[in-house]
Amino acid sequence: MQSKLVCLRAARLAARHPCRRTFATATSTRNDHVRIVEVGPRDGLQNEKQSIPVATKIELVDRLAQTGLRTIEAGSFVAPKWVPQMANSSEILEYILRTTAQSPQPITYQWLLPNRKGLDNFLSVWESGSSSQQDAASAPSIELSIFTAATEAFTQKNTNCSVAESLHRFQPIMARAKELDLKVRAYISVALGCPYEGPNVDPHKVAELAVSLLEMGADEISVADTTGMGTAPRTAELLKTLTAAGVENNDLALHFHDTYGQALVNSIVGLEHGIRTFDSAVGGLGGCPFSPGATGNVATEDLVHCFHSLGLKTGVDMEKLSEVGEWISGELGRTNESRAGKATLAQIRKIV
Ligand SMILES: CC(C)(COP(=O)([O-])OP(=O)([O-])OC[C@H]1O[C@@H](n2cnc3c(N)ncnc32)[C@H](O)[C@@H]1OP(=O)([O-])[O-])[C@@H](O)C(=O)NCCC(=O)NCCSC(=O)C[C@@](C)(O)CC(=O)[O-]
Repeated sequence: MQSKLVCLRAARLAARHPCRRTFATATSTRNDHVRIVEVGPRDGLQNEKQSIPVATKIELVDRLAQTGLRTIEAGSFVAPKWVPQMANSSEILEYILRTTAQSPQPITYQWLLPNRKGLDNFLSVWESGSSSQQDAASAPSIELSIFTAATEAFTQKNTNCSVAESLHRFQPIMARAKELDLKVRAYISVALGCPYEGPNVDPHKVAELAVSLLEMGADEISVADTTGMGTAPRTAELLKTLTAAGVENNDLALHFHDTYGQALVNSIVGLEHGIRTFDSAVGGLGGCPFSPGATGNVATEDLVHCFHSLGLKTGVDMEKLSEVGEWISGELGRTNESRAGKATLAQIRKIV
């Protein structure tokens, strides 16, 4: 009954948006190319307890921009009393807007926001920064990220509202983004396990939400295993359910946390299903403040190493990336969680 409903909505979606843009079509139409969305500066840092100087955050973004990464989620416009670490995201956006891109490749910077207030705060910086730019051609590409979740309990903890209310809050964001021609990605958290409702999150619920978000105009859905509870069979089942609901692989990104050490295995399941966009954080930084016990995102270095070993292209320079992972781990006084990053550096240092 539920899957019938989802299929019906997918048919409506296809009819309504025959030419809808996707992120993936621009960058990863070739089957041997994988697009990495680096979420370290946002997802990676938001849970750090000590206050991180804005200069360090900016340096992280700048260093990542030198590695060949093309998409970086650089901060969020959420309530500072909920996530104090992200309170200076506007300064990072200001910096990005006033600095002519020095990176070897064009970079897209994404900004997470939950509601109208977040949008207004973002726009006040973006509009003044964009208008002062002399050369529109060299202006950085900017995109927005919105977020909801597959369970009511997590949505309440994360955004103090129901799932339905979270979608309602996105409407003005979506409308304004369309006027401004800004792309919007939408996260669905706890898609493979919820800290409050357990591991058996209904994949049909995730598919139904994905369809609703695409119908609202989202350009990409990032399906997030916030707790790292996802397993290979349940990842495969979720992806099949999304496909059956009419959600195309080009509409999807996968966002794995590595709490149970399953993130790479689940990424391979995603690859085999045909997904070509994956989120990760350098050095395995991260954790959601509203998912107790969840550890970091899958390390970008581990994902890149794995994809390269399979003959896939990411455009990322593994050595440069590994240096960034080691540097930021040192700055934060944490262990570098990337095994491939540490091994790469050990090799370089042996040779030099
Ligand atoms: C959604 C709210 C704002 C509701 O929070 P609320 O307290 O219900 O909101 P409110 O409307 O009652 O407002 C309370 C105060 O917050 C202010 N406020 C309200 N909105 C904003 C805003 N955007 N920016 C700045 N300030 C804001 C508002 O102005 C007011 O200020 P006061 O009058 O008390 O001085 C809050 O719950 C919130 O900010 N939650 C964000 C939580 C968050 O950032 N979680 C982590 C990101 S999601 C994630 O990590 C998962 C993901 C994406 O990585 C994927 C995955 O792995 O699952």
